[in-house]
Amino acid sequence: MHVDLGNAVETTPGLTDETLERLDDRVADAHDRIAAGMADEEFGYAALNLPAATDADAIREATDRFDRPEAVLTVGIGGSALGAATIANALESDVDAHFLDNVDPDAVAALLDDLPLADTVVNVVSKSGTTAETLANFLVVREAMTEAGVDWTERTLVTTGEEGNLRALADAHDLPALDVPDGVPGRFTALSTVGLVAPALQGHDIEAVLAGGRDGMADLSGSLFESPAYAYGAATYALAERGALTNAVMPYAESLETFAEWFAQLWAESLGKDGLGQTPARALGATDQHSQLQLYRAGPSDKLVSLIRPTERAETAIPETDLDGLAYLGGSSLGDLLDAEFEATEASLAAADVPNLRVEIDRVDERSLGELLYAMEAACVLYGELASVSTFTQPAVEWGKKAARGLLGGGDFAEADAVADKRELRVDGS
Ligand SMILES: O=P(O)(O)OC[C@H]1O[C@](O)(CO)[C@@H](O)[C@@H]1O
Repeated sequence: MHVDLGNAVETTPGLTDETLERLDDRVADAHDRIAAGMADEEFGYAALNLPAATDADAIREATDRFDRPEAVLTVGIGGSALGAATIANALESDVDAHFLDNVDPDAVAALLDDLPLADTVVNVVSKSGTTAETLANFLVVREAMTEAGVDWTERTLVTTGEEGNLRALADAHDLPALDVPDGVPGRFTALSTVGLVAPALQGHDIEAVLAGGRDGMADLSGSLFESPAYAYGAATYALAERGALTNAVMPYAESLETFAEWFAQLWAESLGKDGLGQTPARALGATDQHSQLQLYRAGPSDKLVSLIRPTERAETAIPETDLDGLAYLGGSSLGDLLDAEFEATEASLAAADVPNLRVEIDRVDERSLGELLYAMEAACVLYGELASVSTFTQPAVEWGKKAARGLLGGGDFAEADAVADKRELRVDGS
């Protein structure tokens, strides 16, 4: 993997060579802090040990109990789903991976109607074991399996914390149960049991994913000029400090679209603290050149664009054509066209003085995915150190959880009472 900062220097907002040199001194100090946290397995920093700490054999031992299924259904939300979904959705497999990470009744019903429940493994993931959406979906899935005459205890494994509802369920029904790593917030668990069970059930090489994470670990150093992860983290931080409060993450590969969704949770939930943060916008190249690019290039000078691509792609030839004005496409390939669009968009942003960062991985395979996930986690931790925010907590999400629980009679919460105080200003349609 490599990162190119060239298009963020002398832009608006922008960095200078002097900025980066001064920042490098702070990166060295931040790296020392991060390295100490990793060595002591401190809460949060322990995430950056996962490529070496995760026991792939334990994952295999739990998943090998199941014959190769037709489908894997992961029931989880946020970090308990997005890491696995990033890997599963990026790679080809003849085992379909599905993710229930929302409680939309139409979507849940449609999925359960489609799933071959007798040949589906249900992978329930929750660090806390109390997340309403995950537990509600599990109860609905279990009911559907029972009604279909499927013994759910034979088709279910769980990944959860040491205590809580899911641990109790696994104990009561002797379900295969894996541990969520201690001291790691959910959004940082992609390179652990949480992110690797579904890919393992699909037959992917989870050991290669972890090897890619270790490649990322090896690249951490005391200088942003030697570490792609720290280069990205330092540049995004410094650009935010100069007004780039939106980071539009735009992978030029359909296989990395879910990665942008995973990145959005990592960046928003880690760095959105104390009135600070950088809003992750999800985009996709080349598609969003025909939509959001107008805003990125000609809107307010308050954003940066992260352009991500694999340097190796599949090739699909574009047939020769005599269509007026389109003959230039013939004999080329879709990969060449996508790469030309990537480089054109990069230059288009630079010409408009919009800061953009290039992130390139070798190809979309297990090892490169592991390296990319790790690098962005390390970049996020570095940004949090430089911004002096509490990277590993997410207190702001608790208010809404309590309000929703109170509205459903799950307890007496002032937050639920506040819902009734909503100010009305209705404008009714015909
Ligand atoms: O794994 P759990 O405990 O169900 O939490 C799921 C997600 O919900 C959050 O706790 C936020 O509510 C995320 O940080 C986490 O990834």
